[in-house]
Amino acid sequence: MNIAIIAHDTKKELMVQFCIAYCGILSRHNICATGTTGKLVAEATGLQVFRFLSGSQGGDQQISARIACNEIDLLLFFRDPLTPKAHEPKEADMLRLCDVHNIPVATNIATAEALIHSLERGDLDWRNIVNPSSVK
Ligand SMILES: O=C(CO)COP(=O)(O)O
Repeated sequence: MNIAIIAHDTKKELMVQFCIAYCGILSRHNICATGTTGKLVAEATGLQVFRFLSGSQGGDQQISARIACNEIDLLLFFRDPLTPKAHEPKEADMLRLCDVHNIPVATNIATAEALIHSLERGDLDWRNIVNPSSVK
């Protein structure tokens, strides 16, 4: 599966801890991320992470483009709802595209926990049919 991870600044440490906890599962998939999130996760876990640009430089949009092509099978986007972001409309568009393509998405750690276990159980294997490039 192709998994995209993004975290707002105040949620980056949480994302790092999540990825450390589920490193074993994540290592069996293709991971991509926005620049800073990807750097922190790769350093902390040793996971291979394909890094797009930093979110503020267009990394969100690069991931959105892959979502629009139905090439992302799971999006983990730890959002901070309390701090307004300049590129917030772009983020709303990313979530819209997930709905267009029925891409499972977690915007907080509680949902991410549920989805990572779903992934491990094989509940998301149907994505291999709609996105043949998802097989690692
Ligand atoms: O800006 C982001 C989410 O909108 C995240 O980007 P970085 O991972 O590069 O900080």
